[in-house]
Amino acid sequence: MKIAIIGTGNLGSSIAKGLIKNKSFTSLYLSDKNTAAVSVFSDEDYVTVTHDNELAVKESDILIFALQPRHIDKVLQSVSSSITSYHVVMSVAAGFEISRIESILGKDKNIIRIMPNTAISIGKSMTCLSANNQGQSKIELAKKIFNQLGTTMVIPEEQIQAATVICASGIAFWMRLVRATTQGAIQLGFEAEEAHQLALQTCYGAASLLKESGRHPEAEIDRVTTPSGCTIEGLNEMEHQGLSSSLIKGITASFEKINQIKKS
Ligand SMILES: NC(=O)C1=CN([C@@H]2O[C@H](COP(=O)(O)OP(=O)(O)OC[C@H]3O[C@@H](n4cnc5c(N)ncnc54)[C@H](OP(=O)(O)O)[C@@H]3O)[C@@H](O)[C@H]2O)C=CC1
Ligand SMILES: O=C(O)[C@@H]1CCC=N1
Repeated sequence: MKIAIIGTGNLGSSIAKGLIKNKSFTSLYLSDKNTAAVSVFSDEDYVTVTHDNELAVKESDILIFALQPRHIDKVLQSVSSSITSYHVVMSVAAGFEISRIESILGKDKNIIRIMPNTAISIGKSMTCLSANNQGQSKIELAKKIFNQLGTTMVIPEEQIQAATVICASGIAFWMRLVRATTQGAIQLGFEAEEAHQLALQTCYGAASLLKESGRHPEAEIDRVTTPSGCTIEGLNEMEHQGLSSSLIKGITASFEKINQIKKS
């Protein structure tokens, strides 16, 4: 597994962290205009930090392009002559379709859109994958890589935009809910640090309960809501104020925005 990450900003450096933690490569090239976020990894075994995208491509088999949508065209064009049909080309760019990558590199290249989230740095990503025709035979390899860094789901490309909102942006949505809970706890008299710890462990417990029990959220909610108790009082007030509705509206606004990025 000779892997290169081209673009080592927020997401690229998170993928690098996860891979290095897991030691799941034979060599890892980390290439960026500005390598500040990954210079700390330059002393790691088999890791090369470079400004030379072309070198990273030539020395690797699996190429992960973690660039912003406005940069990826130019970078793909600049290295296209070095990309062969042996490479597996992966892109995380939101809204940047496989057909656009094929138009630069050719349909004969193995191309996989991957949509992880920043929890990949700690091996807890939800990563969605979708390959072009040529890349179908490489999807198991991609699953193998990203299953070590969390969980994977192979989906049709038409659903990648929705998966971006739910899983990649979703990390930010959940973080905001944790922050709001923390603010509530401070209002009830806890110190900020205590409030954060209470909110975080409760959120972790809720996610773990659902994951481990396999039960529906409402089934778990029923176990908490004592009749005439404080939980149902709080939940009902939250719904009167539009909690579920605002989450759904936020998700659909995010989806509309990603579809605009796709067209630009
Ligand atoms: N952040 C996230 O949680 C997620 C992001 N994504 C997608 O991942 C992509 C990257 O996002 P993110 O990591 O947040 O963005 P960042 O801007 O943090 O990272 C992109 C990196 O690419 C570098 N870069 C720009 N031009 C070049 C070049 N010519 N050669 C090499 N490197 C270059 C940038 O350098 P410089 O800053 O100097 O321009 C920057 O370090 C986006 O397409 C986004 O849609 C998808 C899922 C989640
Ligand atoms: O906000 C964005 O556009 C990117 C895609 C998902 C997470 N970050």
